[in-house]
This record gives sequence, C-alpha cells and structure tokens, in this order.
Amino acid sequence: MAHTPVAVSAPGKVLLAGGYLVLDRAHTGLVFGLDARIHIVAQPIHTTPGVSLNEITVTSPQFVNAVWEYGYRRQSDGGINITQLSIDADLGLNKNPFIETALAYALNYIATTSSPNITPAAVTILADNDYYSTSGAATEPGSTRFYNFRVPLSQAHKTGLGSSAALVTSFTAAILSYYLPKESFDLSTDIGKRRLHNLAQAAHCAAQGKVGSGFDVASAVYGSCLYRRFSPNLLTNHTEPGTVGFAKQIKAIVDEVDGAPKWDTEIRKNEFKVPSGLRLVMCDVSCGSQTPGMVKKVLAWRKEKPDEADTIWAELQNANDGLAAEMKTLAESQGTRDYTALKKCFTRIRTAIRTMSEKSDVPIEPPSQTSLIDACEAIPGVLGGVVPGAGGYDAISLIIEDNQATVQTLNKLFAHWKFKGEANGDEIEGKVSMLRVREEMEGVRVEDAKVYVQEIA
Ligand SMILES: Nc1ncnc2c1ncn2[C@@H]1O[C@H](COP(=O)(O)OP(=O)(O)OP(=O)(O)O)[C@@H](O)[C@H]1O
Ligand SMILES: C[C@@](O)(CCOP(=O)(O)O)CC(=O)O
Repeated sequence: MAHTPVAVSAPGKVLLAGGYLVLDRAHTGLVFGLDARIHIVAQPIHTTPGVSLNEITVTSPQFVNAVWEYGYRRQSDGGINITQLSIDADLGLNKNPFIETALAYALNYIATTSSPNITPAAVTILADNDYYSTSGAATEPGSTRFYNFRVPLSQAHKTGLGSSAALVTSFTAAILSYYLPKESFDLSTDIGKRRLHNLAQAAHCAAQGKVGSGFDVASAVYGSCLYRRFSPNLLTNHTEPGTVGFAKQIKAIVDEVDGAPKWDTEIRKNEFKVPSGLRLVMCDVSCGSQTPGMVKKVLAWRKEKPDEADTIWAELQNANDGLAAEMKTLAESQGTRDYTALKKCFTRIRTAIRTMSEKSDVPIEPPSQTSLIDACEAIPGVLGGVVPGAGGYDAISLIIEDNQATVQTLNKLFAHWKFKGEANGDEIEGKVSMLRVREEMEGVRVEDAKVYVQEIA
C-alpha cells in the first residue's frame, strides 16, 4: 500500500549566549530558532507496473548533482541495511553523511514497529535561501521561494544557521511521519517530539562523528529555548547501522525502554521570551572561523587551568541568565520600556567573553568583531550585540528595536564596513551583510505537501 505524501520543516538556530558553556551539563545556553527552515517532502515513487524497486531517492534540487539513491534491505535480525546506489558509475559515489545516517537511523527505528510498511519513496530537500550566500543564485521559474544556487553543495558558502541539524531533524520527522501510523508516531504530541529529538540527536552525532552539545538539534525540534544538554554517555555505547542488534538498540535509546536510561535534556521554553517590538538580527561576516579547532583549544585551556576557567564560566552563566531574565521581564512588563538593564546585560556578557578569549588565547571575540559590535551598539535602536555560538570571525547577532529606521542605519553601516578577518594566519578583508532571518519560537512542524508542488514536480 502506498503512503500519502508528507511535508515537514524545521528551523535553523543561533546560540545567542552560552557558547562553550553549553557543552557542559552544569551550564545552559540561550538558543534562538530562526525563521529560515529546511523543508522535506516525502512521497511515493511512481514505478511502471511490473517493475519492483527497493529504493529511496533523495534530491536537493537547489544544488548541482545533489541526488542520492539508496537501496534498502531487511536483515535477519529485523533491522534494515541501506546501501547507496551509484547513479553514474563514472562519477563514483557522491556521499552525504547527514542524509545517509538520518535515513539509516530512521528506517531502523521504523523496522522495530510491528509490520513496518517500507515502500519506495522520493524525498525532496528544500532549504530557505538564507542558509547559503546567494551570489550567482537565481529563483526557479514559477517559484519565488527557493533559489537555485547553481553550484554543488560542497561549493555553497554556508551562513552558519545550522543546516545539518535542521536537515537531520526535518528529514527524520518526515521519514517517521511518512512510514509510521499516527498511533506509533505523531509529531503534534509531546512524546512524538521527544522521540524525534532523541533519534535526530543520535543520527546527527553519528553523522558528524562527535557528540556535541546538541543545542542545534534541540532548537530544530523545540524552537527557541533555554537548553541544558543531555549526558553524552547516552550516545556513546551503541553500535552502528548495519551491525547486528542496531535496530533494537536505537529503539531502546529513543523510546527510553528496555533498560535504556532516560534522556536528561532540559528544554525550558517559558523562561525564554522576546519582548514585543524587539527582534533578533543576524549578520554574516565573509571570513569564517574553524569552530572545531577553537572548541578544542578552549576545552584544553579549561582542563589546564580549571580554577581560572571556572571563575569565567560562572560569571558568564550569571550574565547569560541575567539576559534571559531581563528579556522575560521586558516581555511581561506593561507601559514604557527602559532598555538600560538590557544593554548592561550585553556589556557584561561581552566583557566575560573577551576575558575568556584572552585567557584561552582563542579569538572568540577578536578585536575586529569588537569594533563591529561597538559600531552597531552605537546606533539608536540597537540594544546589544554578541558573537554567537563559538564566536570567531563568522557572524554577529544583535537585538534591536523592530523598525525600518534601525535596520536601514545598520545596512548603511555594513555597506561601507571593511572587516579585518583572518584565514590560515593571514589577514584578509571581508564584508558584513545582514541576513533576512529573524527569531522564531516554533520548532519542527508539519507542512502542507501541496505547497511544494512546483519544486518537487
Ligand atoms: N540543502 C541541503 N541538501 C542536502 N544536504 C545538505 C543541505 N544543507 C546541508 N546539508 C548537509 O549538511 C552539511 C553541512 O553541515 P555542517 O554541520 O557542516 O554545517 P551547518 O550545520 O550549516 O553548520 P553550522 O553549525 O556552522 O551552522 C552538508 O555538507 C550536507 O551534508
Ligand atoms: C562552541 C559550541 O558551544 C557552540 C558552537 O556553535 P556554532 O556552531 O558556532 O553555532 C559547541 C557546541 O555547543 O556544540
């Protein structure tokens, strides 16, 4: 029996406060979901009568050569083995570890339900334009929404909005919703979201080859929130897809059954509020940093000088908590607004981040970012700015008054701003541009598959 088409989308992210701290369960991060989403549509493959396929095809039509075909086969232990098929023997395999891993994890999870009905399917990935810089991009005829970037994915310049986490989350949700009956998986319920979270975290960690803090997957599922990570050992003891017993293990981990531990992730949504009349702005700086190298160095310094690091960590956590509390107070207050306390929260966070940069000798808020954020903060209507996530030369995030005048003044500043960045030890000049994204409270959601008919034809 063929399944009905489904569509699901999940938001991108920015870690406004709590970079590095959030890697440790003793601390939390303030993560914004963004209105740039990754959309997944799953539908039946229409085959000629008599031809039988065991194939799931995944296409990302905004990029060149972005098609991945997988054959699937049931194993004797009840799990599912997937193999990538080569479309063109001369081209070799064009691997996409995030898609392949998310598919393997989702199908093995599905295989553990009674009478799973896995049939051939076509899956389409559509990313909102702001995930990538748009030079050379064009809108598809008939579509005003998704750009054709005209390059292979490997050449697309990412803007750091968490494409892989939004992709793995929406892809996993789409595959589960497509193949499982509502009684087994329903995205609109708390338990459905919890299981999606657990499965997407497991797949994302496996695909990236490390257990990170998971704030990106958490915000893709739950939207903007205060986040405390799960204990990393939840994900360090299972086997890999294709090995005997994997399906049962992943089922136990995700559903927290058969002796598997409970996930201790904390998602606090009611402590996270954006005051009306304010908004988040994201600015892309065209000189990227190497996040993994920075994380390693900061953690090595913390290990070497625990007392020095812990004092800064404690100050930063207090400052971050202060920012969340002040945003909530403003959101719940009535009458005229006074932003003095909010501005002080940003100053306090930035001071602690600069101390962390200096002590660890990692350019988390390097001097060129300090000048840029200072210039932004001098504009009326800008309430504060930070280097988000791991920091470095990548991006800045601002909280501003939500009006045209502030946005226009910022754009004028960026038009002439010459950013001094660094690449491989050399000084380079970069440009700053404002992305069109803003914050969004909602996480993963079911969409109407008919809306994407133009793009998936
Ligand atoms: N539109 C897409 N179609 C198919 N695969 C995609 C798409 N967007 C991202 N991916 C997958 O995600 C990978 C990028 O993940 P990576 O974690 O490096 O970036 P990111 O999540 O955007 O990074 P950051 O954490 O800096 O925001 C790509 O190499 C590809 O495998
Ligand atoms: C440094 C870290 O805390 C945040 C990295 O954030 P981003 O990838 O720069 O958005 C790492 C993590 O939380 O996994």
